[in-house]
Amino acid sequence: MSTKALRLGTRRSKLAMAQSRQVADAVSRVTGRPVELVEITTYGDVSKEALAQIGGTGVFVTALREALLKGEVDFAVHSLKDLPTGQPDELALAAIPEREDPRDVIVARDALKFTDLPRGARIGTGSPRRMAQLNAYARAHGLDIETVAIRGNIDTRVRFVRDGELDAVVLAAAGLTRIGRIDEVTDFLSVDTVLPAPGQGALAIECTADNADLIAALGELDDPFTRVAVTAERSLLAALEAGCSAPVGALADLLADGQIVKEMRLRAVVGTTDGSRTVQLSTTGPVPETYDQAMALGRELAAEMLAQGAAGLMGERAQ
Ligand SMILES: NCc1[nH]cc(CCC(=O)O)c1CC(=O)O
Repeated sequence: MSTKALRLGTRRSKLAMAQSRQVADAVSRVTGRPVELVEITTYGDVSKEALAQIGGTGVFVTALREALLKGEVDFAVHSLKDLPTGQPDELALAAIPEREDPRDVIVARDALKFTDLPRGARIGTGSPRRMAQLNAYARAHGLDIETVAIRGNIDTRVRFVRDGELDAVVLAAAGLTRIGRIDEVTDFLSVDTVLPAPGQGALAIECTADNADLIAALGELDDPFTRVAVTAERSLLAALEAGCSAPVGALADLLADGQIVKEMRLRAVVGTTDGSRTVQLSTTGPVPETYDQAMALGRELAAEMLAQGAAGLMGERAQ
């Protein structure tokens, strides 16, 4: 195989650069080839509009994919949760490495936990999914919080708290870990309280579908269980006809008896952003043996959620 450098297309954000560097090192290790980073600006990086208003999914992804298809780069790394569910035929998800902690976390002033936030506390998040679940929890437990729509990169969002504009912000644990700021978390939210976005905490390594050698080489970094889990989560998302900015949480995990993995559980929630109405369901069964089985599990749970009125909740925006 060639010893020429592989070109990795990446966004310029601190998070994208951090995860691209980590993957670059791993790819160098398995291919024996140097990897060079090629920086690409995406519409999601320059737009000032709220992500939910831009509407179309994959705003962070399009420019990277164009660079792949034009042959300007050999592969790209995406946060899987930002990747639209319909996979284009010309592109291959060559690897989904082992997932990081999928949970959402709070960074709050004065080391506060979510449930210790004082009455009227203002919590920043741009995610309808996080708003829906935090507000639903608050309603059920008599907490008086206000979710405030914000956007910006991780550093910007944490600054809202440091500057005293907000009492707390909600972020993904995985992103904070990757940029080296996980120590600033004041509360890890249980997935019983807030289900993460489908695919949260996982990365996707993508290249063109015609590059069989590269697909095989990158495939060394694939973690089959992570792929099974996120396949079920993303199949559910697709069957709900929802995108990465929809108020949909989903998580597939393994249930083990001691060391022996017994079953896979898939949990999912859809809700109005004000938390007044949610549909939350769970299904548990044998660990899927094929990706088709994982997809079927996601589709089945989505069908049950739709039967309980999920579609009506996703269309609504509380503000
Ligand atoms: N929506 C932006 C985004 N896309 C991926 C991550 C990091 C976590 C991950 O890889 O799942 C984040 C930041 C966040 O949600 O806090």
